[in-house]
Amino acid sequence: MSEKPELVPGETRKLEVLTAIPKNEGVDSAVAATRRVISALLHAGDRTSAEMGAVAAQLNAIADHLDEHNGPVDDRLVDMWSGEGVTRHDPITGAENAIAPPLHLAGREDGSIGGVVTLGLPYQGPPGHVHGGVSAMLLDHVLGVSNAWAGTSGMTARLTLNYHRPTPLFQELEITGRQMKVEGRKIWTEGVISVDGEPCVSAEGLFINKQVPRPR
Ligand SMILES: CCCCCCCCCCCCCCCC(=O)SCCNC(=O)CCNC(=O)[C@H](O)C(C)(C)COP(=O)(O)OP(=O)(O)OC[C@H]1O[C@@H](n2cnc3c(N)ncnc32)[C@H](O)[C@@H]1OP(=O)(O)O
Repeated sequence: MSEKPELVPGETRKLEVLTAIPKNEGVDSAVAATRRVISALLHAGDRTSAEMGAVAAQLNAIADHLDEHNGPVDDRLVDMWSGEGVTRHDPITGAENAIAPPLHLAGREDGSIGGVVTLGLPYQGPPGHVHGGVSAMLLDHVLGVSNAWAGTSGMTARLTLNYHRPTPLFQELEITGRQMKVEGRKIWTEGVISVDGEPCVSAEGLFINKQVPRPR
């Protein structure tokens, strides 16, 4: 195992936690509220009795307020990649990203990683089931974090998905990953999304040990 995320002073999480823990305050709390809004809007559709013109005006006022107070995006990019710990912005686990479910991942002593997540309407593909591209995104990330946990990371070069059965919305999904083999710069990693112990989607990834430089 190599680098593990650094503990923030005063934080009590264990080192095997591999994803950001929501702080339930500041931007994290606003993001959690936004997730509720995204879900509620999809639930609403055209049958809602809510006054959508007023809702849109309120939401635009919030976006205007945020835009007025935000600094340059280049500075934000630097900020996002400072430190050596877990990311807070990514679209799968990010406490600061409203499109992240979010999935929380933990490393296991046997070298694998895993987490559970329940997906709702924003992630729908076939009726009542998870979009295949969403499953691919989740698994790509889980394989990437599996590599970080194992100590040798890279960029996804090839991701092979097998969809075994439809993945249900509104049910707890277990997602696991494990680095299988490293040869030179090539890294092979596998993962699976299961429900009630039955595999729904499995993934095999080939990663190449190369990093995009961080913004400074
Ligand atoms: C401790 C815990 C902390 C936790 C903390 C977590 C931190 C947070 C984690 C974030 C986890 C994010 C996980 C998401 C991961 C992405 O989303 S990455 C983004 C998606 N991927 C990309 O954008 C990659 C785009 N592609 C590329 O940049 C380049 O093509 C690559 C993949 C880097 C390879 O390029 P290259 O370095 O020039 O390599 P190249 O010399 O062409 O090939 C090297 C070898 O690989 C082979 N190869 C290359 N591509 C392929 C391919 N597609 N198929 C088969 N073979 C291939 C070549 O044939 C060659 O083989 P040999 O001839 O050596 O036998």
